[in-house]
Amino acid sequence: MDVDQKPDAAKGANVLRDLSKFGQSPWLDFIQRSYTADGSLKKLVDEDGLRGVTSNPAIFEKAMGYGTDYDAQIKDLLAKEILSPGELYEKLAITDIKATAKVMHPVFVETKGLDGYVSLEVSPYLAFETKATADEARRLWAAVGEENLMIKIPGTPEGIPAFQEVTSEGISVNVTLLFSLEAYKNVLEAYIKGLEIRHAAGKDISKIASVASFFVSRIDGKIDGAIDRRVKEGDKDAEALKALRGKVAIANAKVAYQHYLEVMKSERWKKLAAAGANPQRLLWASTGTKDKTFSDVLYVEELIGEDTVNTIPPATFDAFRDHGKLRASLTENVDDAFKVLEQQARLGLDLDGVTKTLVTEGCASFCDAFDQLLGAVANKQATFLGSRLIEQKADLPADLKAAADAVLEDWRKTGKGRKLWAKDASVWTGGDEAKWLKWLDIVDERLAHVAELEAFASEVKAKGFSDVLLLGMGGSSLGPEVIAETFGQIAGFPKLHVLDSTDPQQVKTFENAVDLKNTLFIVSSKSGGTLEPNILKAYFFAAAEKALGSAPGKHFVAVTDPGSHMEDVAKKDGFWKIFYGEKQIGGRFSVLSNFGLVPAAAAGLDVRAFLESALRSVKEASASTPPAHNGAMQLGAILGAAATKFGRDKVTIVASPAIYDLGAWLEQLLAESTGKKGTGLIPIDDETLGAPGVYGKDRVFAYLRLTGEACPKQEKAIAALIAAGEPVVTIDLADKLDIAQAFFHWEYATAVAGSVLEIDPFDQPDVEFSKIETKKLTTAFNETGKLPPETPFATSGAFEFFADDVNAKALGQGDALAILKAHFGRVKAGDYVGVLAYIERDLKTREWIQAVRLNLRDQLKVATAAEFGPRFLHSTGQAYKGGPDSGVFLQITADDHADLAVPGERFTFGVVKAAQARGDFDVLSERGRRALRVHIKGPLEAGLAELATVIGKAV
Ligand SMILES: O=P(O)(O)OC[C@H]1O[C@](O)(CO)[C@@H](O)[C@@H]1O
Ligand SMILES: O=C[C@H](O)[C@H](O)COP(=O)(O)O
Repeated sequence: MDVDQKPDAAKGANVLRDLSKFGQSPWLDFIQRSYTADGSLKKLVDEDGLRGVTSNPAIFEKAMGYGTDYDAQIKDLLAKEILSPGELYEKLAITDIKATAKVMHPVFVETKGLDGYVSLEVSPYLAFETKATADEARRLWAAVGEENLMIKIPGTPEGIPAFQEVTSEGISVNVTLLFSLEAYKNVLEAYIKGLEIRHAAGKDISKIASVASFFVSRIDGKIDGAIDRRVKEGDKDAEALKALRGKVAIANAKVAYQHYLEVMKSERWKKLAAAGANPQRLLWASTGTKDKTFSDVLYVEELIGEDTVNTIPPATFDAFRDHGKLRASLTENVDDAFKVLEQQARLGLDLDGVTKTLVTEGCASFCDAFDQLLGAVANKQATFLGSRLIEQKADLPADLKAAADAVLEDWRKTGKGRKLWAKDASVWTGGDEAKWLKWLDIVDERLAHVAELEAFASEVKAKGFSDVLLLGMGGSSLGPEVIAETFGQIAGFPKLHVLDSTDPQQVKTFENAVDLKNTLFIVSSKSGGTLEPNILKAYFFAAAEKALGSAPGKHFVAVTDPGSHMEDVAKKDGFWKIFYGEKQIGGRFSVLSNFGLVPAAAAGLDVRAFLESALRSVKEASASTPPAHNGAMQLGAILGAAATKFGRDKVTIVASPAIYDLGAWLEQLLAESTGKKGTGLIPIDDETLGAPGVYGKDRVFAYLRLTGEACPKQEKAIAALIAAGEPVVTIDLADKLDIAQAFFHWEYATAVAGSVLEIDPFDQPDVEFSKIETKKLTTAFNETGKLPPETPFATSGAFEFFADDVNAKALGQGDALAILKAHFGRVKAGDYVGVLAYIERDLKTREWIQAVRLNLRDQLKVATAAEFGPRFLHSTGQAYKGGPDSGVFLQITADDHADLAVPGERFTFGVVKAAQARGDFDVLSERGRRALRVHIKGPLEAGLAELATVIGKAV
């Protein structure tokens, strides 16, 4: 913009300033921080008689998207607060608007509130939502807090009632995106109604100002384009059409002005005017000439009239100052204007259709500009945050990248990210998903209450417990387990142990590992009804009582949802504390709620820093983050597209050793959320990386790398996979604490993938089914003292083989080798093998299962899952039963050499575990899965060694 105006302009001969002699106020359609700061804006006020300023999303995009004007404030804000791109943008925009309002305020004073305004537009994403628009208008009005502010609201059918409502509340509004006479009439009517409502309530209406932004050049752009096309096609009306070029928009504006004059003469208006109301002036917007064959000041010169505003873009402002001519053009040849409109209708130029299209396009293009703007802000934010934000890089084959990009573009266009945050179930199946989305808000909520958790941590420390033993399953145990495994024992705090098994030997091992007299027990169950935490509580409550020689309630803490059975138990047994979960969060999404935070605090983790880290992820995936900058959305899109379009549904999780256990948590999240209705993501955790040749074409690799502690072997193997064209998503965490970010990042990604898979990611129908089967068996045991009998279909040495009739028939009656050969012979490309062992999970058995699964992978070239029961029932179990029918399962059970009684029950831990294995197996069979159970009799170690040998021979 040319601020060095010609000397005579400064002296007084200035057509811009003289517009006021014709009753028109020139406003500037432009905002830029440096322009306001360096005095350029003020110079326009002083020398050109500038009387107002307007902004829109496209204008802010140009201002903030480029250059370094805003960097200092961004840095400053981000040093103090964790913000989403939308929140950051708003703070920057409000700073600009306030600064501009200050510059314009003298005009406001001098013109007694007629002029001197600056406009700030509500989010363009809300253009079709009445309530959200009104709410945002109120919010911005209060946040800016300047009397010479105008809130810009689009004049859509949904925007107009919002405008009326906030007008009645005393907010000054600039109604934008008006193209048609009809919309303008509705706007003026809404203004009058808004004032009438306020007046009837006895409130002052003299402080409300409003303008109706009637767009001009965009109309000619469309109409003239149509004219040119038809002329080129040799239209019979070519000459008449040509005569209308550059005429329709101005005629439309002139006719709108006639309506304004009419209304101003009405008795209804006069009544309001007498009460001090200010007219809603017409403001000519979109007045930069886009067609270079027209005068560059066309839409200023032709629209000069009393009581109007023209918001002029900078180049047009300069041009008009330079060679604009003044005349009262707006009321000139009004009859001709009506004729132009009749003529365009007669010639089929369809102004009505054009204006409708322009509203839609106008909203869409402001949304696009806003996407760009928020993207630019997000970029700057990412640069400033550096490694404080987890970083994601995707190496993908071109076709998968294109498919994931298509998902993202769909999410951008349809605003699905915003719908997700608005808890709109249509993002998924339109079922009851909205009831399960509180995990989106929990980080903010818990941060607000973090002092309670910090106080708890101090109390635990003060009590000097040596151990914390958490009893829970699935979502209630795996998050705490990741925390225990990742951070180890924190100085000054007890050691956190997590028990999620009914294996009697394993229960005993944990009992021996802790000092019962000096242990804090956390019983963790959202539903409060899950079998395992209930019997584990009963067992350890009795054990602690015995050790302490008194009622042990004060050593027990419950984490459970309000109103649960566990809450009753905790109250009855005098637990030290009860922490509540949030009912609208499913177990697998609960780690950032009390289910993860209570054990974290007890173990001495800095929960505030942990939550703040998580908050960075929340903000990065916010409703305002455009898909191109939302890593979690991208991850979900990649996983969803890979599974649905390319059969790459085995999400192979690779994690740096220091954060290895994230995989166990991720398994339950991905499998239980997506594995249903015959589709889903099959997580493959902890499968030591091999050379590219051992993999089929069904994988996506998710590499969680703790930078600084990356494992060179993994790095090399990942590099080889990338080089071989395998899809690899690498997520870098700079600090162990950033597992909190990873938690939210994956929760969000899972929700997105669930949408792509077209399932409800928040239910778990098939897990429930096996719980029912187990319950039947334990009830039978309680009644009869034994589990229902079962007969192996084959016996071989120390092994008994069980299967349903269909599987048994397919596997034959041979020896162990023959049966296993037949079983694994059924594995084909794209399948996976699940080794499901209902035995104690310790270092030795983990090594054993790992060796077996790697052998199976390398021989069969399929993905393998190595799982321990009953723990996996609350994790991957859902997907094995409800997901794609590509699993081939070997369930392993064994004789228990020592059993443990469950206080108050007839059944023992061993019986429960057996019932769980059978319940699990029955459902696998019922679902027609390829499932074989091998029961090891006699010494476990020898049996396992023998089994590994036979499997080795069988594949
Ligand atoms: O916390 P609860 O209710 O005991 O449930 C434990 C786990 O069992 C499931 O409900 C089903 O496996 C999981 O979703 C959950 O994390
Ligand atoms: O209020 C101002 C409008 O947003 C602006 O004038 C639109 O102008 P354009 O059509 O040149 O984008």
